[in-house]
Amino acid sequence: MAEVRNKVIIPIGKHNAHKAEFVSFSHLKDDKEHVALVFKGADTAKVPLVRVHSECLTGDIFHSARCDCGQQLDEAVETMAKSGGIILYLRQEGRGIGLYNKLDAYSLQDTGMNTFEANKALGFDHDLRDFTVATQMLNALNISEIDLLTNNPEKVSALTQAGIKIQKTVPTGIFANQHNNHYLAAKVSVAKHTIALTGHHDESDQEISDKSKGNNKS
Ligand SMILES: Nc1nc2c(ncn2[C@@H]2O[C@H](COP(=O)(O)OP(=O)(O)OP(=O)(O)O)[C@@H](O)[C@H]2O)c(=O)[nH]1
Ligand SMILES: [Zn+2]
Repeated sequence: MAEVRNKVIIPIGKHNAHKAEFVSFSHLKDDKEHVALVFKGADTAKVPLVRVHSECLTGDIFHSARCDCGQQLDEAVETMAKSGGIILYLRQEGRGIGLYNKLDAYSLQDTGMNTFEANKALGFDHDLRDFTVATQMLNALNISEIDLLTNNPEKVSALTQAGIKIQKTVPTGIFANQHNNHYLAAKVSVAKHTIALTGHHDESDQEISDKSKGNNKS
């Protein structure tokens, strides 16, 4: 059974404005170093807000404009620093295919394929992520019911099937720009993400207004 291995509080964010407790685990389903960031308030909430975030080195670390991961992560940190919550940071780079393969997939996308076609062309399914590890982490934290911050219905089913009760889903912001509009469009048309794309995008990578946020409350 997965267990909490260690907890340590770390100042994070610009100017170290926030604090999160970083939790590591033992006996997770795979050997990767998945980590939970627990923000103050999550411990006392009956149903905490949870973001199950898949690693994206290009977006999370280098703020790549080809996807929306970095901005979704920053948004989760800001929201949870204010009102509590938990980020499960899962080491599932490239929807599970790894960084080098994702970069290969980007090259194929530069020739006209969409993100899912590129995975197929490289010999992978469109999404190789297994969210069992997220369930193990939540169980180890004694959490059985959550509000899930996502636009991805497959994540909702995977977590539900793995035994996590999802009280409601909360949509993330929509972070469209000239470089990621094809990527977001493919997420909507193929993987049925609930992102209300307007066709408008902002070249400075600003979040489109709240009005256009996906609304997938369940
Ligand atoms: N294989 C592949 N992975 C990508 C690509 N672009 C982003 N990713 C990865 O996709 C993962 C994020 O998944 P998304 O489908 O954007 O979003 P999601 O996490 O399923 O859904 P949300 O909870 O709504 O954010 C990260 O691991 C990224 O590294 C791509 O073109 N190809
Ligand atoms: Zn990304």
